Amino acid sequence: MRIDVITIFPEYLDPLRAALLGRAIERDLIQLEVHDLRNWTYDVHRAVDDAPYGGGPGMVMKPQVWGEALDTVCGEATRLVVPTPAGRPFTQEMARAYAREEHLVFACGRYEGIDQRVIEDAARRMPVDEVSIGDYVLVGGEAAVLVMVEATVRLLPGVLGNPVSAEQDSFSDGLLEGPSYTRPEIWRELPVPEVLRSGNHALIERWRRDQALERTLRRRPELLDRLPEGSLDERDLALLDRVRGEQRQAG
Ligand SMILES: C[S@@+](CC[C@H](N)C(=O)[O-])C[C@H]1O[C@@H](n2cnc3c(N)ncnc32)[C@H](O)[C@@H]1O
Repeated sequence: MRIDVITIFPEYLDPLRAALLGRAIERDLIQLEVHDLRNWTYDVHRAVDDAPYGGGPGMVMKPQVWGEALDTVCGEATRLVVPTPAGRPFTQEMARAYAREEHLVFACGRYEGIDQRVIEDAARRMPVDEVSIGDYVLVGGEAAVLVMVEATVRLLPGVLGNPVSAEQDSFSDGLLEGPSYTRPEIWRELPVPEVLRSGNHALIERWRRDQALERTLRRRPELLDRLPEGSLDERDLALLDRVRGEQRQAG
């Protein structure tokens, strides 16, 4: 997979070259290039922004500069991703879909964002996603790109040492993952749950499923409503009823 990022702060993307992602680059599992948007400016001030039409605070990123940058960087197989708080929420499902793409280009906005015509124009030639990483406002798109690239690249074949761990992560089966423990058996008077030391794999699997269901119901109940029909068996439903009962009692 090839990933290009266009930004006015290329150094902000340096963490993409560290740890797991850095190793993926070294092993040629991904080709990453970070571009300075100012390379496509043509005035002495290398300006990338201008005052907004209609008035109001802040500045808007200029369409000419972005247009030329995207004309240069995007190709036949590009999906363009534009981070914005006004976008579709980024999910694990989108990370999985991005991991199947051949070429992702990320366009990092700053100030009040990018002139909307840049997105409209690009959408004439390629798929374009305006994507939010959460209901809060960042200063620029770079941190959002770090999040999306990391979530995507770890799903590429060969990137994770143990690919099974990604299959069991939160959201993979629509639920949050339950708690994890390691040695020692007792730490600060807190024991590891007995069942995990039992060696009984069927019991352990059932316990993990129960923990995932209970955690999801308590922390992110809306995820349960989105599960495909038939995902919950009778035992699952009984457990959820019990937890709901406890929640009612606790007020
Ligand atoms: C200050 S924000 C612009 C906010 C914009 N005026 C609005 O209210 O929708 C500047 C840039 O940060 C990035 N950004 C901010 N919050 C984000 C979020 N939640 N998800 C993705 N990108 C975000 C986008 O690239 C955006 O263009």
